[in-house]
Amino acid sequence: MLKTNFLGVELASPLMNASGVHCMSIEELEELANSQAGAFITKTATQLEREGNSKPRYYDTKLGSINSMGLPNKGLDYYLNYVIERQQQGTQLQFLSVTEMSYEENINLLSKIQRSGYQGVTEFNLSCPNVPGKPQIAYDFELTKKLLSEVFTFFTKPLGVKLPPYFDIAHFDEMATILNKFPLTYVNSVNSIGNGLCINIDKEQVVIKPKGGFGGLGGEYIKPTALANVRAFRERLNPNIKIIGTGGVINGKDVFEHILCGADLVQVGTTLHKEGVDVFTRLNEELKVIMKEKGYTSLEQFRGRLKIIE
Ligand SMILES: C=Cc1c(C(=O)O)[nH]c(=O)[nH]c1=O
Repeated sequence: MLKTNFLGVELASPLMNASGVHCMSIEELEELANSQAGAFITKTATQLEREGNSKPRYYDTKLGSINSMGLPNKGLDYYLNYVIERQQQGTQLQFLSVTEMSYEENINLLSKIQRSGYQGVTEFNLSCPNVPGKPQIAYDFELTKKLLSEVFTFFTKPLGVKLPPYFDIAHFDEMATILNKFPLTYVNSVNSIGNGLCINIDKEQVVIKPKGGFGGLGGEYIKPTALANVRAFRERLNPNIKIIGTGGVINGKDVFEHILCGADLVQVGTTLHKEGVDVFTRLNEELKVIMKEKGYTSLEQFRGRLKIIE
């Protein structure tokens, strides 16, 4: 009932983790692999291991979360070796998330993946909001076009991009025009809403240490923005570019809404962080109940079918 075909691979569920949540170590990745998620993705990796920002750098609130992790990760080889090993053991579809700190380092990183034996999907994260002094690549349209143009002169493996949220119709138009120029496998919208601020009123203090308390927002705060970005890119992108919807998934209804907006897969971040990998079992069941109530027997029957008011 929830089966989903992605890149010719049939997944039992459209659900997966959002990069950054429950995916830093092989132990966490194995828990995802053994959960009811349809697939999983690694923590965004840089060439070399990174400590990340000082702690506290993550905080759960009633309505979601704020984080300024600063891209801590165990380095590309740790994750690349893991997914290649799983590939050799027969895993058909995997997602490796990567990014680097400069244009040249991004080219070098993707060149290394191109030369590797990895045949799975690479998610090129263009939207990390928490590296001090590093603006989000995907908010610079010319840079994004230049970078993807060079990447696709050599990269022939499946490539998706992780985008920040956009808030202006003109930006949806401009970004979609750029993305449609490239043979992308998918677009993943959205990353956290960058540089929010959460306060502990008792202490009259921010809740995370880095950047004076500024960090990326996740959870209920961001669902309307996430749905709008999924919908806007679905309406604008070539049909052969898939959409992964990320942001604000708390229950099965939210998963249904992401798919109604056009999402082929749906990622879960904050709620996975709060609940653990059992969240996938709960969300799959809740989605099935909603589909049964509505008379749907497959996701294709309602994917992208959001109606407007005529
Ligand atoms: C990869 C860095 C990211 C981080 C981070 O490591 O701070 N947090 C996010 O909310 N999104 C990211 O893309």
